[in-house]
Amino acid sequence: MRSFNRYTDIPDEVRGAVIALGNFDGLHRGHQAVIAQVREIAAAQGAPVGIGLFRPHPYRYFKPDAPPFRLMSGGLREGLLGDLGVDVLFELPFNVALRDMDDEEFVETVLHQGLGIRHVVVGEDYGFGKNRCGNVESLTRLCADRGIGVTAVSPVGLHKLYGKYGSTEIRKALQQGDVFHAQHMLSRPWMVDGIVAMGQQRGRTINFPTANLDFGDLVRPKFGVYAVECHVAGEAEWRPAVANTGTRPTVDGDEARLEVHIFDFDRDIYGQRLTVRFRSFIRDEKKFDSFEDLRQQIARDADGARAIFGILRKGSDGIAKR
Ligand SMILES: Cc1cc2nc3c(=O)[nH]c(=O)nc-3n(C[C@H](O)[C@H](O)[C@H](O)COP(=O)(O)O)c2cc1C
Ligand SMILES: Nc1ncnc2c1ncn2[C@@H]1O[C@H](COP(=O)(O)OP(=O)(O)O)[C@@H](O)[C@H]1O
Repeated sequence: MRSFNRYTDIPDEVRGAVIALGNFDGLHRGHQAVIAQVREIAAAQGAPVGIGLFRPHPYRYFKPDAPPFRLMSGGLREGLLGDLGVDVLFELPFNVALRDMDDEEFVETVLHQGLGIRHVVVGEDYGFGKNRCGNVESLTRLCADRGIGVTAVSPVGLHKLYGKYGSTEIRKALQQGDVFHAQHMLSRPWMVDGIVAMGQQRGRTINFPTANLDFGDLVRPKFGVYAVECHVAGEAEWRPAVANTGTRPTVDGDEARLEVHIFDFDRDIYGQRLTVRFRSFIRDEKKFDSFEDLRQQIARDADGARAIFGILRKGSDGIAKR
């Protein structure tokens, strides 16, 4: 997949693309249906499959102080877009110039002159342009004037049992610790990735070293303990682990963090890229009276997570214990 962070000087071979416009945060089942529609139209026209999104997320641009809300890092989103058959990603810089374009200017300057788009796919309720002055009706008219096709897709991914598939619904599920529901809507486990950072180095003193990640602008899941799997960059497998998310009240932590203790693993991975996928909620985070009480609870949590993965704990002799 090729990616561009501009809408000028676009090479000829990626002009004429069929694109979906949106934020695609999470790339959930609803997003996947929209992208499938783009693939279908692009295949029929022999055109590149494209995505047009804004960076930073317009919500963040307008509300710099709003709480973290993203469902995935830019890197994960890019990787998954490639897996979904997207050939070209236009990450349009959301700045004063873009913010101030009305619907006609956006279609003319960005879609037509800039990217040379052939066809646009959006959701029925899509709004765009200065103060959201543009909608599907104006987009269709302005695009038609320039020979650009428009397809508006009706809400996709309604599920009779689980309701709507949407980024807001997934955020809510994660804030309730309901990683199963989030996983269902995403069609994959919820994942957090980042570079392993230094902590207070107390974990190793109780035989539970933990690799630490910052959530950055990602939504905070319900604080507590989870069974997770970890992927260390460069390795082939996902390693089972137990994680804590939260502010670590027992040791007076501050910023919310994700800490993972990877089972049967002993390596320095500071500075390495780690991806964590959430499998199951175990318990709420709490403040313990002593570090020793916390240590004992962590040992029980680790056994609980091992049980979820169906793996046994190895004793000091290296033999699995019941
Ligand atoms: C499985 C697990 C569960 C944890 N649960 C809690 C908890 O309920 N409350 C808490 O204050 N800290 C909890 N912690 C965080 C520990 O306080 C933290 O990992 C420990 O202080 C070591 O971190 P450090 O090496 O950065 O100092 C948990 C850690 C793990 C690995
Ligand atoms: N099983 C393991 N799970 C996670 N990290 C491990 C493991 N074994 C060794 N490590 C390493 O130890 C570090 C964590 O040790 P810890 O004492 O908890 O320090 P910190 O407070 O800096 O996280 C990790 O960042 C990683 O490099």
